[in-house]
Amino acid sequence: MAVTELTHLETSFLHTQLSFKTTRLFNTRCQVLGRPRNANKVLCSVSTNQVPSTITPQQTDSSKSKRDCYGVFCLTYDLEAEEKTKSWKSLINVAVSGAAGMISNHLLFKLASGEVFGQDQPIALKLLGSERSFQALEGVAMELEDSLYPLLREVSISIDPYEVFQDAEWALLIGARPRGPGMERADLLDINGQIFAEQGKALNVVASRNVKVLVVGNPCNTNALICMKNAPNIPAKNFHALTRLDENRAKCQLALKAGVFYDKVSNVTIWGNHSTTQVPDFLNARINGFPVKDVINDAKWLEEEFTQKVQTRGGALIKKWGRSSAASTAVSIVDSIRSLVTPTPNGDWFSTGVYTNGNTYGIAEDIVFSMPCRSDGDGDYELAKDVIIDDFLRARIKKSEAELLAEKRCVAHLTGEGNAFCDLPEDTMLPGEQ
Ligand SMILES: NC(=O)C1=CN([C@@H]2O[C@H](COP(=O)(O)OP(=O)(O)OC[C@H]3O[C@@H](n4cnc5c(N)ncnc54)[C@H](OP(=O)(O)O)[C@@H]3O)[C@@H](O)[C@H]2O)C=CC1
Ligand SMILES: O=C([O-])CC(=O)C(=O)O
Repeated sequence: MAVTELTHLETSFLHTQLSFKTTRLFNTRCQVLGRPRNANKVLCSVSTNQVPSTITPQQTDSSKSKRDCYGVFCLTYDLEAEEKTKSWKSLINVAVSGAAGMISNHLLFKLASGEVFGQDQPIALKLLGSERSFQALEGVAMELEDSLYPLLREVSISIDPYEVFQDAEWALLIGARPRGPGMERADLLDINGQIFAEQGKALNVVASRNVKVLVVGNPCNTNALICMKNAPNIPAKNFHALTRLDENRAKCQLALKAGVFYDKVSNVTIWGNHSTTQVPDFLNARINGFPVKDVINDAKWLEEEFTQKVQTRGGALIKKWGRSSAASTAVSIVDSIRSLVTPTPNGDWFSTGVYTNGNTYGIAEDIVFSMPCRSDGDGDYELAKDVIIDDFLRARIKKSEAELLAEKRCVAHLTGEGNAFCDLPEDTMLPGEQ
């Protein structure tokens, strides 16, 4: 697939009629794009191994142009003339992989609606799929256009990460192969690791130098590490593994047990891996500003039931639903991004899997580990201070750390650190596996 951008001059005739000279070989999708304070552009995407045809203005035959374009994205209008858009920020590029999957089916519409980046933030969605999912991706694009989101200025689809990640300011890496029946975890690490190594290389070459990368596809911590190691030109700090769903799950359980609404629960940390070794921290968590242990006077529940419930919530949901968490995962991706683009409330923090490089908690260096973070709202973060770690918490954290170190040894061939040696703990599982 190819993507071509044309300048305003080349496309100005589109104000009235536009058609594309296509041959039967070409399946061209074009969208006319308007950027605030920028030239209008047309973006043409052509299915795999095809090249864009030349564009010739025609006075008639609008039915053909309509068929070849995605509805509203085929129309153009002068953004400069629109009062409302004058206060908008510059367009940002948001790349999403696994865009035809279940999580993306919820997430993309949240991104396009403005609920993630704000009601003054126009966005371009760059959707990464595969030959397998290309038709479905076209369907996704059609649903996006039918949703009439004013802030959604561009939609493009491709199976080439070098195209999709071009100038990306955010890369939300969701696509990954699910662990099938009988598949060893080591095989899953290798198969998905290769996807994330390739995507890391592509980000390294074409993405914005300050791109923020959120890895969702499992096993997300180690996939994030692989991606990061293959993108040495991008700050290691910019890579995240999604553990916000786990934090949200923990908040929900604490709120239910205490009989309070979830907004009274704060300072919840998920430590470690997004797996069944993850550690939901009830030592530092607070309810109505008080330590959880002072509000929930049930140590056995906290140490056993609560922890286990959060660790295996994904699997419990699969048993009910027959498929893994998609809507709540999309919500947690939104939460995770919003936590980086809005200042963290005083005294609180949020969990995200980040690269361990000089942490003060005594976590092993050079892995992606979920920890408590705070942000000024500029997309960056710092590790939270004033966190207590007692022997009980430390022992649990060590188990998740050991698992991540083992995963790292398993993918050494993908991180440029020599030969892989896989000695994963037997009981290691994703939250969705049981
Ligand atoms: N971190 C977290 O908290 C959570 C993570 N997850 C993980 O998110 C990922 C996506 O979940 P979800 O959207 O529900 O999954 P889906 O199965 O609906 O979509 C996954 C997408 O991954 C892509 N994919 C890439 N490579 C392969 C491959 N080799 N085989 C099959 N599909 C592939 C497919 O798209 P295409 O064909 O376009 O490549 C597919 O559309 C999973 O890895 C899941 O485990 C899920 C919930 C929570
Ligand atoms: O295991 C899965 O694919 C689903 C998952 O991560 C979760 O529900 O937390």
